[in-house]
Amino acid sequence: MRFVKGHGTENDFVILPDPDGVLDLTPEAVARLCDRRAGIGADGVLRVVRTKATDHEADAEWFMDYRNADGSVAEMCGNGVRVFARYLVDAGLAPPGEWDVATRAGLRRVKLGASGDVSVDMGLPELLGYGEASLAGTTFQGRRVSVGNPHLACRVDEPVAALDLSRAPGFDPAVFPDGVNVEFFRAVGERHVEMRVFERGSGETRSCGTGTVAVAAAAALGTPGTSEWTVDVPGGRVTVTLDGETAFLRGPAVLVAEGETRPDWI
Ligand SMILES: N[C@@H](CCC[C@H](N)C(=O)O)C(=O)O
Repeated sequence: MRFVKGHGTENDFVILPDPDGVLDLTPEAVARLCDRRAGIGADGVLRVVRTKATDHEADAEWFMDYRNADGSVAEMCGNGVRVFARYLVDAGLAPPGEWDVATRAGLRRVKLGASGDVSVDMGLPELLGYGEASLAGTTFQGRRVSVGNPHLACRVDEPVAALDLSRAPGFDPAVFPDGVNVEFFRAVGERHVEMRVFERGSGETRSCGTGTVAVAAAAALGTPGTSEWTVDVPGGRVTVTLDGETAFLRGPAVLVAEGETRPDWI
């Protein structure tokens, strides 16, 4: 199986080119690929498949089949779709410019040049009310936000580096029946926040694109008009622009290696 390894602010992915949709990608195979000791190692897998080779109906040539490191399926991945677009341009399968990628959460329009940052129109983040998460005996209040996938964005006062994310935050499964990605964020300047995240299906990651949009939407409550937010994550920095109608996520997307898995392994 041919693969490419890439990351967006150190949220890393195994990219599996499968234009004709012939790969039988089981949850077990995904978990093995993502295993950081016994596999290639990644937060998730991006299967690159032509939309017409899937069951999805969408007006876009390419479908991003995203899987979490534990093999579960997620609706959307903000860093993933940027790395996915960088791969397609690098491989000569799509031109630099602007075009749509089909995802389980709908179409996402990416914008990129032959190199450099990738920007994506993430759609309007949906603020859904309040929720709670617990961490090491402390309860945190947060805003529930849908960015195609579920998030709980919790504002904290202490530096996020001080939080113990070695275990999954607790949450009420009645409020989050499909699980949730939990972000902790702190204001560090004007329209500037720092964030850490514990992702559903992947654990703590060094960045989460949909999470940065959820955090910007929660932090921007009460900020009228268009606002541009700088979000610092352990793996780098991204920018989120909110204009009341949609959210644009911009940041680096880097391809680092490519190879072939051994047929006797996978
Ligand atoms: N890292 C991603 C989000 C991946 C999916 C998430 N773990 C979920 O299960 O919803 C991003 O960059 O958005």
